[in-house]
Amino acid sequence: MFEQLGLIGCGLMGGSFALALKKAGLVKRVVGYSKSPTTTARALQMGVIDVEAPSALLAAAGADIVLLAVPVGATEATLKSIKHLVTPEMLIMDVGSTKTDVVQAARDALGSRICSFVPAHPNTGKEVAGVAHADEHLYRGAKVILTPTERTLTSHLHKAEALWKALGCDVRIMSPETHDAAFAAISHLPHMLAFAMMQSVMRQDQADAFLALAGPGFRDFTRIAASEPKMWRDILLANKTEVLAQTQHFKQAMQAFEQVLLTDDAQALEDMITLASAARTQCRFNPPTTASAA
Ligand SMILES: NC(=O)c1ccc[n+]([C@@H]2O[C@H](COP(=O)([O-])OP(=O)(O)OC[C@H]3O[C@@H](n4cnc5c(N)ncnc54)[C@H](O)[C@@H]3O)[C@@H](O)[C@H]2O)c1
Ligand SMILES: O=C(O)C(=O)C[C@]1(C(=O)O)C=C[C@@H](O)C=C1
Repeated sequence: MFEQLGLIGCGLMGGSFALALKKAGLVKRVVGYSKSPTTTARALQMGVIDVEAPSALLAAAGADIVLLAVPVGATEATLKSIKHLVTPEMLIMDVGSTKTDVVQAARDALGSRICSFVPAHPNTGKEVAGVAHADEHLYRGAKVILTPTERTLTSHLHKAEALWKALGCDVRIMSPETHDAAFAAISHLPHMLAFAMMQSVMRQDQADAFLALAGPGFRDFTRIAASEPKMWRDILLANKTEVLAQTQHFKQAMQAFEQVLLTDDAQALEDMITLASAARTQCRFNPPTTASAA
């Protein structure tokens, strides 16, 4: 049980975390700061936070747990702005989608106070941003990846693990590099493909006519193209090396498909689809969230 959560970034992920903690009876009070005052006002009105703070520093003041839920590019500046208040007793986590850059930002910003920091990435979310979409059930059943730094206190790592488990999450621990390599393949490249897919249609003269005919396949494939631009700008830049490695794998796969079409090789085409179809059929996913199912 925590006394006070200092929430920095009261959007979809931060707001959902505060609601989930409250629902589970794991926190007494939430003090929130977001860049835009309209966000904190809305968060207060929704009962996501109990008190609005005028700065990140004042959101962290007096907290025994602090959550950063801001775009990953804002991590270093945010940690620097709260550094003076960080004590060894305070548990600090983030929810950023990339981890190597976040860990480096924490080293640069916190110095020896990094012992309080447990980098975290809950693998759940929605294509819609903002506190209005916060959902107390968002984290239930989600995989949460923790990438402790070399100086993270073991007691904090255990506390973080217990907390995410209490929210119904399946916790995994790995290095930031292993995390970023995997997420480039299963999250970051898929988002870039969805953005590129939309662009490739939009560039055509008949784009509107084509899109007017779109059905469930196109809807499912491109749902994530509606995601928040600044968040994804930061993710793709932060994990550029691994994302570019994945684009090479993807290009090879596309070239193989182009080749069998060019040569009318029906058997090879069927074999390639069979492999992909079988692999996708074996994947096990959590049920979609409300917005994602729309
Ligand atoms: N959306 C997802 O599906 C998802 C899933 C997992 C992790 N994440 C990660 O969670 C983090 C937050 O994403 P989100 O979906 O909640 O976005 P969001 O846009 O809903 O919320 C982000 C909030 O942070 C605020 N903010 C931005 N810069 C700030 C700063 N410098 N200081 C204080 N507040 C600032 C914004 O005003 C906004 O309220 C990102 O790092 C993202 O990579 C997102
Ligand atoms: O459901 C969505 O809309 C998401 O994109 C969620 C999603 C993903 O699966 O890639 C997006 C970013 C994350 O860091 C974690 C989860």
